[in-house]
Amino acid sequence: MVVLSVPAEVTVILLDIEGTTTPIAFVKDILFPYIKENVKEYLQTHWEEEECQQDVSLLRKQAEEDSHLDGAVPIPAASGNGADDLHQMIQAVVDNVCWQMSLDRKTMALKQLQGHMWRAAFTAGRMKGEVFEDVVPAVRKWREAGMKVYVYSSGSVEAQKLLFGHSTEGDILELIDGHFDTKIGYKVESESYRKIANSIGCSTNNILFLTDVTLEASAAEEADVHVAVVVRPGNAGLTDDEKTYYSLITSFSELYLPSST
Ligand SMILES: CSCCC(=O)C(=O)COP(=O)(O)O
Ligand SMILES: [Mg+2]
Repeated sequence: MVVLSVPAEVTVILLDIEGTTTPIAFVKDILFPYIKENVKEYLQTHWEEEECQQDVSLLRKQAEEDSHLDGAVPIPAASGNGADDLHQMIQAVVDNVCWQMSLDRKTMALKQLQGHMWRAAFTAGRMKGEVFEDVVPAVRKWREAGMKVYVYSSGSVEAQKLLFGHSTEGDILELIDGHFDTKIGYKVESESYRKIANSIGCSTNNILFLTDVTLEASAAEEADVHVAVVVRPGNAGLTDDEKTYYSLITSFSELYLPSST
């Protein structure tokens, strides 16, 4: 087995979700289709609720920012003119959500609504968050060795907690010391990693970030974070240069902590 030695200065392991702890197929074939299939009914059912109205306001604000983009879908402001107006507005939100998802946008507005929609499916037991089988044993071992383990995903913190709280391995939230989403910044921006270190109370070089996306790895590295690129079945391929440049692992069990036995 290939072994990657974790630098002695590392005290925090920061985990991406999609393509790292969790198969991309679970996100693309189960989580995302659930949104597309249910968003209209969800909006119709929850429209009057404050949380839903906040989600719609955020989506409308995002739509204004996106108005210069090709194919962008505007969300009109409410005019309060009866059922037709409501119907049109809900359809605009549905179209906007589907457009954003067709581009795999990681906007906070989209991720917040998705998190709220998944809540019902996870809490009713209709969905279980898939995690690769090496994840839980490795995380337990890291924690026994004194490491802190955090998650940083484009999925909202609420969605992250649903996934790990209702996972195929049971409720594994107790294995995670904290969560970050794009409220702290986008994963392809190095400043986000400085803010994460600041929030945890460590230096960036105390963190090892595990991700499948080299753009994220590169941003983290620019902030002096250690990185390893995770190669899982179904992940996007890497170029030869990327394969040479980055430390690669195919399972969390390949990480060797000098302090552990
Ligand atoms: C429950 S997390 C849902 C995954 C998601 O919405 C997503 O965009 C995945 O992003 P990641 O940063 O984990 O690759
Ligand atoms: Mg990922």
